[in-house]
Amino acid sequence: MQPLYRSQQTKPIDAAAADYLQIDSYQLMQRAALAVYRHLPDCETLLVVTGPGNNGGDGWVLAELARQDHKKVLVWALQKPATLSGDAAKAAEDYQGEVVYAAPAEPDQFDVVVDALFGTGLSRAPGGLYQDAIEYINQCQAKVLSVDIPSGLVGDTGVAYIPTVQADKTVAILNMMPGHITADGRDYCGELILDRLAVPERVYADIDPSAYVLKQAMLNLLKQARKHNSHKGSYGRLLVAGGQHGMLGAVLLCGTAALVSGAGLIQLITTQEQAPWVPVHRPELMALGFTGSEHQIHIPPADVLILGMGLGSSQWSKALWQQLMTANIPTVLDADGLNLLADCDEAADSIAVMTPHPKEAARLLNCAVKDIQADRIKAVETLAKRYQCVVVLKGSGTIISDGEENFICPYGSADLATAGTGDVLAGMIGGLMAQGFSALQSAQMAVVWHALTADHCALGRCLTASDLIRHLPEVLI
Ligand SMILES: NC(=O)C1=CN([C@@H]2O[C@H](COP(=O)(O)OP(=O)(O)OC[C@H]3O[C@@H](n4cnc5c(N)ncnc54)[C@H](O)[C@@H]3O)[C@@H](O)[C@H]2O)[C@@H](O)CC1
Ligand SMILES: [K+]
Repeated sequence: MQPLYRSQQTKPIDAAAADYLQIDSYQLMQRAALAVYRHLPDCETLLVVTGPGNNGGDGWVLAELARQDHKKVLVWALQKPATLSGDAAKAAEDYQGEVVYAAPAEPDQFDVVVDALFGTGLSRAPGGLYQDAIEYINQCQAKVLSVDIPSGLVGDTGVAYIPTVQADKTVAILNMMPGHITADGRDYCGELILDRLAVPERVYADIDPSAYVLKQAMLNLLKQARKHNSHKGSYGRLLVAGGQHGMLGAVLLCGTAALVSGAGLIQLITTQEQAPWVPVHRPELMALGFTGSEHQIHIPPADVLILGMGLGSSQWSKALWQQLMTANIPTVLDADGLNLLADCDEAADSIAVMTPHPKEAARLLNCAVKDIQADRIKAVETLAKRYQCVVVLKGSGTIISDGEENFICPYGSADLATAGTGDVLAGMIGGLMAQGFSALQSAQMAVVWHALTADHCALGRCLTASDLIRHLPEVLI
């Protein structure tokens, strides 16, 4: 799996790469600039906007390459060459073309704008001249190519400061960062290309990544899963509990998704009144009614429990939650199941996977949603360590952590931002666990499968949860 590194890990990566290639840091900068230049869209005229560090240095080198390639090139330097240091100073010195120190008039004279303001060294929100430059770039009609990362986007977290360069294409050099694909990352990078400068991954073997990118190939495990000589009992017994009065749809979606994901026997637990309606909607699902706090539920044997979808927070909800959480069944905890967990101090040993969205994660960690989104990796890791389980933090660039390693999903779209898609995901995870996949594998496969189904449909508008379930099998063909 493709590793993702934080900014503090990029210096050792650069050093290891230079060492492997047997070149110095300036030659590495030249190779980086050449790699980015090769991905430049077709153009005659280009503006290269350079900042104070080595990202700007890449820009200066690229500008000289373009000049030698007979392009009409202009550098807009936010920092005068005399005030630059190290490789960036040398790159500016080597550039033989035209330079300006203020915004060029007529922004529409350029075919392409190269954003070389900030890379991994961005340490605060761009203000003053830098803010003006980013706003200028964003107003240009030209195609925008960002060197390494769009300026204003924080590589470690994917938080986009206001303003951030809105790139059409981003060429990441040597390594990718979590911020390229989680939180705001995918909204700003445009087409994302990684150029490793011909340095093999093993060169960084000693450097611990912050996360890994999940791959479509994970789903191959699913294609091999079923043996001829098997029966429904081979694929596990699953309980799906939730759906307080008026919320039957949540458990139906979850149970149906588990069914389509291949689980053997599925029983829904909902209110006494709603239980008879379950097989009417989906004959393959069995149902059990729970009347309330006085009712000691007879819990059927189960390999996995999925708890929380539409569960609510009433006395009925709490009583059901309490009985099931102490039943010692490996549990996928979702939605209101997580909110009830946030309200109690009890240990919850049976949780195998939890699937919070940022608001639920914020309740569990007793902080604000913006604190979760400010560092999604840290949030998911903290939860995984605290609850000793696999955590799936939903949102753009869903992150999965088992407390040891983190995995980010690069697929999916805002088409999934609609009611019930979370219930479907929980169902898929539980459905896979019931078939014997580990909690981590199930979370990884379900997240990828769920996201790829949205990409497969590519509606560009909301994909309803029921349609999502219907299209799931098409992705496995
Ligand atoms: N080190 C190397 O060997 C290589 C580095 N490369 C490039 O170098 C980049 C990293 O270079 P740097 O570490 O110099 O970092 P940057 O070029 O991202 O910028 C760091 C500089 O910007 C300043 N700064 C940060 N945030 C600011 C803000 N909001 N407003 C104003 N100034 C701000 C910092 O004080 C520092 O001077 C990479 O992203 C990549 O583009 C490539 O050339 C490949 C080789
Ligand atoms: K940049």
